[in-house]
Amino acid sequence: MSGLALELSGFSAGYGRRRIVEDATIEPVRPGSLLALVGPNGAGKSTLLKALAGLADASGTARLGTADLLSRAARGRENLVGFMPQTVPRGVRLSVFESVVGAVKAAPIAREALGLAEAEQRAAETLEALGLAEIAHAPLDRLSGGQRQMASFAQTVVRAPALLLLDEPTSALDLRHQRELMLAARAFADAGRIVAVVLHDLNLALRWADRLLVLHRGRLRAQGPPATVLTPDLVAEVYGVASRLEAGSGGRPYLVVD
Ligand SMILES: Nc1ncnc2c1ncn2[C@@H]1O[C@H](COP(=O)(O)OP(=O)(O)OP(=O)(O)O)[C@@H](O)[C@H]1O
Repeated sequence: MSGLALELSGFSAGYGRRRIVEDATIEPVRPGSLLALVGPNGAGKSTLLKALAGLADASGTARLGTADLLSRAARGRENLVGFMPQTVPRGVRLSVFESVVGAVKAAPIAREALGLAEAEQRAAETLEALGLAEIAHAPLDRLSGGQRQMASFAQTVVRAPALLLLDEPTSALDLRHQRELMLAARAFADAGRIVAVVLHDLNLALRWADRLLVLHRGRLRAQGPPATVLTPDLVAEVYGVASRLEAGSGGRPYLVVD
């Protein structure tokens, strides 16, 4: 599925009566985009993603193409939206492969259209593409934190949602796996989908994102191209940290904190 732009206007999100994200309006995000959400701890980044996935309360407008996301319950969004949570649940007695097959089969559209052999093939291809073939038959509960995070990414991406929501997907990953995950996210976007990813590493955002949203105390403080938005002044205001930008390869700046 492709060709679906994401639009948020007057979008608020929270838990019951407690509003965390207030009145966010973003420039429409075109298919093919990788959008990074950054901001300090507690700014509301996870809440915004969860609300898009139907896992937190929301008001205002959130559209993906012609679909009004907020009029659908979480299960009704499953064919459109895939959400990778910040923490990977423990106690799942499945192998990596079984969990990825399960993720394919659990999608409402797949239940009707996909046979087991096809689901298994799709799972195997995804694990291979992510460099996870070696751990495919390992039990999830015996993986390292980083391996579980990669497995969680595989479970989310295998369903090929039009909007992929990733909440700090690189937090437990080593340098190589960070790069592999971001490459996969970039390729996923380049295939005509939208990826929205929460990142704490501002240099990953500068390196990989087309667009940046900066959340601060529940408000959208800035949005636009990462290199334009992430000025030392903004970083000082939002994070309270002095920094400077240096010229990196390919004309991309990177941020240095002394
Ligand atoms: N289930 C919940 N019920 C009530 N309040 C919650 C819930 N989850 C989070 N919050 C509150 O929402 C606020 C924002 O949290 P959120 O996890 O969205 O921030 P974040 O920007 O993703 O932070 P971090 O970078 O630390 O992960 C916090 O004050 C938090 O206590």
